[in-house]
Amino acid sequence: MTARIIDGNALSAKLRGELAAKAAELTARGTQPCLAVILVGGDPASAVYVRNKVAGCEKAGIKSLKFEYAQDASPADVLGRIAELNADPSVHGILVQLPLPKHFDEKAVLEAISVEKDVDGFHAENVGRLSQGQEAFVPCTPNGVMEMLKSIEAPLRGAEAVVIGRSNIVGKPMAMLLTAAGATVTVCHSGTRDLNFHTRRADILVAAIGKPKFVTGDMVRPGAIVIDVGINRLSSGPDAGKLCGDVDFESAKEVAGAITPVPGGVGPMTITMLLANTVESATRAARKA
Ligand SMILES: Nc1nc(=O)c2c([nH]1)NC[C@@H]1CN(c3ccc(C(=O)N[C@@H](CCC(=O)O)C(=O)O)cc3)C=[N+]21
Repeated sequence: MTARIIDGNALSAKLRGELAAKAAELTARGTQPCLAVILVGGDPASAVYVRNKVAGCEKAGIKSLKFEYAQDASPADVLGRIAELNADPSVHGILVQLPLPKHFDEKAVLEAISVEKDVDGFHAENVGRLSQGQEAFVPCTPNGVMEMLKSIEAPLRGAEAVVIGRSNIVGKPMAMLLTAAGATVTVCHSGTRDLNFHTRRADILVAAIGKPKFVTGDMVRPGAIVIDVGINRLSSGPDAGKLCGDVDFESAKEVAGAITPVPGGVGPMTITMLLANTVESATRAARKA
């Protein structure tokens, strides 16, 4: 038996349809949701993601503004732009594409974004709110994973969930959301002794390591739900240029009960949740107006 494939494109299409209806309703009432995207430098992967975000907005009836800066841009210029966008009531979401060039203080840039417009959910206040169970913008990738789990009615209460990776943008918030949903969560990372011991116990295994095909079938518990957050562009070998995840799909799908593909899995869901947060932010703004 091979695993059920959790189709991120199909789930995204359904959710984006619902978001488009909400965006149209807000627009009709005078508040068109609007996302501002800031891109610094010419990293080709970042350019692809930003293009996907802008296209996703357009299709859902969300306005998007794109601000591009050269690799050697001055941080003060970018911070000035953020201040401007913070003050602009027609803008509901602000996203600064990461990673930033090395001469930028990434934390300072993220903290400069108004908490009410932080649709990435990266601002320390949103992180704190999320950890305390208060209303907050939830980071898009882990939020998209939760939607994928919901779509297959995965039992979360009491489930053993193992997250590989402890980044601020995926691993940590992922662990918070799974904990809030009632799972027993283990966070593994580069310092974990006997990784396989942990992964083989997982009912839900989330791979967010950043290493192509790191998780192999022998690390997966039979019947487990495997979520692949990795987005790696292969640079050599027969599949050079192709996108692959942190999971060795071919071997893992023979063991897992359900699995997400790359591409067409978590990636499109990340963008869907960004659109959802933007619509949510616009809804809050319209309520206040
Ligand atoms: N402030 C900020 N917010 C982010 O959300 C953010 C970021 N910075 N920096 C980089 C990562 C990465 N990320 C992806 C989004 C969509 C796809 C996506 O659509 N992937 C498609 C394929 C795209 C392709 O062909 O390359 C798929 O998996 O099917 C991938 C990766 C958002 N990120």
